[in-house]
Amino acid sequence: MSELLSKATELDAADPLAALRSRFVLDDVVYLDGNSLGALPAGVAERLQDVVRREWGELRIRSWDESGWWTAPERIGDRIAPLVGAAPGQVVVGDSTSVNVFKALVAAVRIAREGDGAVERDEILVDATTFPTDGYIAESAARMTGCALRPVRPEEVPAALGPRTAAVLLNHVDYRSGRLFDLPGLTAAVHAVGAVAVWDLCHSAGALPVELDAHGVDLAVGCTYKFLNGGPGAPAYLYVRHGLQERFDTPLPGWNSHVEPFGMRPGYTPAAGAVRGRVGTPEILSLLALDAALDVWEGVDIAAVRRKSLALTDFFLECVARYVPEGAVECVTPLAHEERGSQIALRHERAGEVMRALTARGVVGDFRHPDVLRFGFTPLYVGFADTERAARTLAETLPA
Ligand SMILES: Cc1ncc(COP(=O)(O)O)c(C=O)c1O
Ligand SMILES: Nc1c(O)cccc1C(=O)C[C@H](N)C(=O)O
Repeated sequence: MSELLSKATELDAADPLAALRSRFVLDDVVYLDGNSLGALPAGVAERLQDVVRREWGELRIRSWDESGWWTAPERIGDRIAPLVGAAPGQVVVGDSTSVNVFKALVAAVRIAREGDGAVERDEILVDATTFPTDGYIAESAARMTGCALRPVRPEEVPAALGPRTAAVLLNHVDYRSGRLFDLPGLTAAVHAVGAVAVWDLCHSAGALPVELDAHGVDLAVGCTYKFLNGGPGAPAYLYVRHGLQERFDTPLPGWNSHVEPFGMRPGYTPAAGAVRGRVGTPEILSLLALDAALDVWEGVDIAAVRRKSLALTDFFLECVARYVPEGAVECVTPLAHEERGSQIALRHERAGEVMRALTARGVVGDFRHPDVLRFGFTPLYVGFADTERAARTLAETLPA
């Protein structure tokens, strides 16, 4: 047995989270794409069977009340809340991340302008390297609110902030490089100029502590199909901190966020609390699949998840350094722990081809245009032997 393989075996034996893997449906593939689509938690299929056959099939319309369908967006939001460091009543689940970015960003501009009417706030800052949907939505939100959109790199945000800044949309972890940004520091800088911060947590929630309440984050959004394992197309979530909920003026005031949805009133009066972030009828099937998926977090400490995530990514880098010839790939993920999310991104000019070959050999990561090999590490089900195998297979797969 190679030295790294025996090290992996020791690390797996000492891993306090190792048993969590049995909470998922997995095979012998090394699955390093949980930062795109999380694996299937074991209880989801059975729960969905029951939802479809009994709640829908037998109870039909009664399930809106009797099965708790109507309040599921807030109830499941409260299950996500502890994973992102939020007290209850601030997270609601529904719609896609893109739609929630739109709600949050337009509402952020409205809040910022209402705060100090004397100041003309007409600029939105957006992460220039963001996942494209956030940039597209920000461009439209800027046009709709009469703001200019200014794309800046996250590290340039403090210098770019000023009295005209209304809102800032940032990613906690960059989807391509896996770089973790300073959420507390950047949020404080945004607040110092009286602007509102919106964070996209897609690549951090479920992989590392987020602590939204502790850091005074205003608004946040995230998907649930990556590290939260909610399944393909699972609904996203929106966090609005308690102190801003009264002022959260949604640009999508659908009937589900009305104070009295079944009053069928012609005029809109928003409900209080997180419900204000809802729009239309909840996506019950995918919402309840997510509900079942969240059972895997029972008794799991997010700080332990972070410790394992860093240990896995450190070990992967160690194995890559040992197995892959020097200079064959370039790591674009920061080495410093405080700047690293839960993925390693390696640059290679034929990355697309390499990832196809790796996948064919049972190591699944993904390729991001134009030259990035992405390896996502989900601590709940990825182990150290998987990690060693991934690096060894990569070395065997790379073109000479
Ligand atoms: C940072 C980030 N934001 C948003 C999205 C996607 O948004 P949506 O859930 O609307 O597809 C992704 C990935 O798909 C992402 O990585
Ligand atoms: N949301 C996705 C989808 O519907 C299909 C394929 C991939 C995705 C993704 O999540 C991509 C992902 N956000 C990324 O970081 O690249």
